[in-house]
Amino acid sequence: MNTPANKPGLLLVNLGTPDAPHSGPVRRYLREFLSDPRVVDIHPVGRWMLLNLIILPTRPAKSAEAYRKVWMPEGSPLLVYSRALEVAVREKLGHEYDVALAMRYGSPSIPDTVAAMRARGVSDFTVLPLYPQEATSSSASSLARVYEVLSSGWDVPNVRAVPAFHGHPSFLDAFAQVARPVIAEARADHVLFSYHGVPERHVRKTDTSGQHCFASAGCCDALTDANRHCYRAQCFATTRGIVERLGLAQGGFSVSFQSRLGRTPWVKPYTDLVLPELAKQGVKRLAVMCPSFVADCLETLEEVGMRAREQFVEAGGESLTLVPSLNAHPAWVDAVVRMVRESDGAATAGASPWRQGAPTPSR
Ligand SMILES: C=CC1=C(C)c2cc3[nH]c(cc4nc(cc5[nH]c(cc1n2)c(C)c5CCC(=O)O)C(CCC(=O)O)=C4C)c(C)c3C=C
Ligand SMILES: [Fe+2]
Ligand SMILES: [Fe+2]
Repeated sequence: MNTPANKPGLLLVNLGTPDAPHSGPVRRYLREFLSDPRVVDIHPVGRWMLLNLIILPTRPAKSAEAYRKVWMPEGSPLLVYSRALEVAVREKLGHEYDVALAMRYGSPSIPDTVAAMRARGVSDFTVLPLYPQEATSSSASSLARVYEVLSSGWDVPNVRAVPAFHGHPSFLDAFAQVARPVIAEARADHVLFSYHGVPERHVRKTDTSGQHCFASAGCCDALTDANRHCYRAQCFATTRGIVERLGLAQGGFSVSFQSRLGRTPWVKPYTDLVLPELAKQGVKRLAVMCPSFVADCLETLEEVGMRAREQFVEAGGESLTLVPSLNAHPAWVDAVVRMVRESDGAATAGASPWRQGAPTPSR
């Protein structure tokens, strides 16, 4: 065992993925995911009916087919790339932290991973939810589950969470570093920033003032005290940070939200409506970045890299190039190390100036 007792733990948490690209494992995964009241936030009876009568009879087979198109010899891309990040972070921080990866849904599960860490003597935890922007259905759900598991015994360990990093300079630098050569090689004439969508209802719930989100057309254009937990505003802040680093001109980029599910309104504009609109406006070579994910997964590789590409070309575009995610890129590994050190106070005082008193951190 290379992990002596009493090292603090660093728990990296991502969303999760099925164990295999077949209906059975996908059904198990979707059942766990969509039973979460932070994901489908409706009355439990309505959720049960939606899940068992509408989603689970048909979606697993369709999703499994999509998963098969991107499945890697080593497994699901989300897990393969998250594991690669875990290994790379352990190489850098393993002498200080017991580093482990858990998934909110599926495996490696949060309870199993935490139990193994505790068995190795970990009694202090730093948790890094691997989502740049805060959402009820991703970071909040992951943290709530970690807290629930860690507080279930008699002795409750110390826990610290690394804050959402939507405007962290090292995260933005890493994405710009990955994107720059890809955009150049594609000779892209436009860059689309496509973020995972969430229901508008979820964003409203994080608006503690009750008066900000969706109150005006530009309510997400700046990140202020009033909307600092707004997922959509955080996505715009990430976009500004990357746009500035890439030197993109106004009009040379757009923002949209993908992967919507169900009939209720999700945050807009929708990626599948923006794509034909861009083609209609004369965009020929489109590059798409997906900075709500730090690892390539079904939503980047299949939804954007395959389906969106087809849609864009059918609408008159020439090419759509997916910018790869951060995966285990060295600049991203360094960013993770920096964010962990900052949040644990190991860095010098004032190590997170982008958070302090800056209304729009990415600017
Ligand atoms: C970026 C963070 C994510 C948020 C926020 C999020 C919200 C959200 N998602 C669904 C429904 C589905 N998402 C699915 C896949 C999926 N979602 C994320 C991340 C976020 N989701 C990732 C990383 C993935 C890919 C997982 C993988 O295995 O590669 C799926 C499953 C696939 C499918 O059947 O299409 C569903 C369903 C909702 C309803 C939601 C907010 C309420
Ligand atoms: Fe999702
Ligand atoms: Fe908002």
